[in-house]
Amino acid sequence: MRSDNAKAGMQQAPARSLFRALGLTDEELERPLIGIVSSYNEIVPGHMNLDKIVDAVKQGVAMAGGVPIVFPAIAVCDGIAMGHVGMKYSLVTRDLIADSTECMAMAHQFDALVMVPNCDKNVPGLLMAAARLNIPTVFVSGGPMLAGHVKGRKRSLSSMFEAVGSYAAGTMTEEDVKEYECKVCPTCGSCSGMYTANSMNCLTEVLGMGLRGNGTIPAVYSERLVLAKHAGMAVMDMLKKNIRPRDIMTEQAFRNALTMDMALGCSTNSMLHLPAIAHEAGVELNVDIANEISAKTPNLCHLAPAGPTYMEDLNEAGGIYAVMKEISKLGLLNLDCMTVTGKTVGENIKNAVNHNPEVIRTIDNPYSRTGGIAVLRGNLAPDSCVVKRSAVVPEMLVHEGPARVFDCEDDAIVAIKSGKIVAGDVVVIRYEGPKGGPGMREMLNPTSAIAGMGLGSSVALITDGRFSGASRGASIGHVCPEAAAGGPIGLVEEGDMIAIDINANTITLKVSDEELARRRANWTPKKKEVTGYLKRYAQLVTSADKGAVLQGN
Ligand SMILES: CC(C)(O)[C@@H](O)C(=O)O
Ligand SMILES: [Mg+2]
Repeated sequence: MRSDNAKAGMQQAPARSLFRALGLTDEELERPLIGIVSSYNEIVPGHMNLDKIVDAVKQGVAMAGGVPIVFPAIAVCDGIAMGHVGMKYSLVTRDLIADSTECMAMAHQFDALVMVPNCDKNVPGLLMAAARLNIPTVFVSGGPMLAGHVKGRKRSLSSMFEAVGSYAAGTMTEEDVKEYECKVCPTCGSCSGMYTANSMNCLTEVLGMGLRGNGTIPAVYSERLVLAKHAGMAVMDMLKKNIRPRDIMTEQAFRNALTMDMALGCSTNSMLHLPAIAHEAGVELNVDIANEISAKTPNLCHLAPAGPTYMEDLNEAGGIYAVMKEISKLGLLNLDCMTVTGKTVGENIKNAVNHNPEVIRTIDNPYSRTGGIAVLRGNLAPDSCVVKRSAVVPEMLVHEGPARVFDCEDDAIVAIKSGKIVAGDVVVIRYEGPKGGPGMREMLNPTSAIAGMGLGSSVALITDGRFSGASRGASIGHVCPEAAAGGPIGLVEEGDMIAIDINANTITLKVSDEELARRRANWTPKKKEVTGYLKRYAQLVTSADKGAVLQGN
């Protein structure tokens, strides 16, 4: 046992005295130590129930003969951090979560781990840690929130943010906004659309690191407690069979994850996190594979913000396994990949049934023949940028318009809300990248203001920052290289024409090479005064197309 490094033999008697101080018995000192990484806290609604999940995991571990020991991971609520300086401190926690989990697992020599994440950065952060540590690990998340109901219709956080835009446009009253505020987030859990948290929890299931239902069983269902007990038992089984994260998170498993990302219409943040997790697993995942995979993968789900269905509907329709079963009919999944069940993907999904072909479209009747995400390139983004194509209205798939340039998100929001952005405009928000922000802010406020003000069919937004899974419209993010690293997005001037062709995967700044060279000769990227962790982060972080991993990892 790995934990014997800490607890066996004469030399470790002092450590055993400390284990006894924890209340461990002789019998427990003989058994495997299972670390349970709890992302529980009292500020994230998606995490406020994790204490119950953790308790259930503990029971599962103990039932199967292990000794469960809980330790924490920090967690940020992106919804609360949105639209102010707080959002600079969100993505940066992903790497802190990975690093701190590594430290705890190594320092105490746990034999295996159960990861209990839920919201946006905890899922990739803990998957990165699992890949790095490579000891048997199972994931069980806190589960999605139920949808809210406003005037009899299901609603969620994306419509809440857009309600603020509608208020600015004068089409909603303060009372209307208050009704949304009181009703869109009715329970604990990760907000109920295919936003980033749910995207990553679903992809954990696809990768094979979580059990069936990990992505979709609602947070308030007792079935989630059953799932958590099973996760505790499953990790003990993995330990016996010595199945490790890198046996599961192989190149083929990441291809499966990208394929299902396209079928499900996941958050664009998946294009940042999947390469980062793969990197930790020793797999290099180039974002360009996304287009190759997207070209052959139909988009079968339109959950919020792309359409009016929610995680609870996907769960009742058969969940992730049912979508995988549909996609496997096209031969697009590798069915031999190993999973935490000790069985292959093919064995896991064999009996899955699609109970609702409206929520999970069949392969003969997809929402689109190609996948939910597109990677674009061109002289404005030589190293790529990303858009959630499934949430773009058809009339914006090809668009050309004048640039309206802002050097931070806050200035853009003021301009949009005060009516200075008009139909046809292409809003450019720069110096918001991983280095430039620093922290690559997620910009749900400007995209929701555009949608809520009725400009979603005529205005595009381009940034070296990123978007929420709740953002819709022609919202093109992760522009690489970013402005702070000398990317051409920093050379754009007010009124320059920008041509976007999502069908052709291109983005073009219609300014000649000579003119761009002239501008570059007179330009040095803006520098911001930053302190503390953000200062260190800005020095170490790589570009978004590399998953914004930290140098040296
Ligand atoms: C607040 C949200 C919806 O979680 C957002 O942060 C996302 O990335 O989807
Ligand atoms: Mg987010």
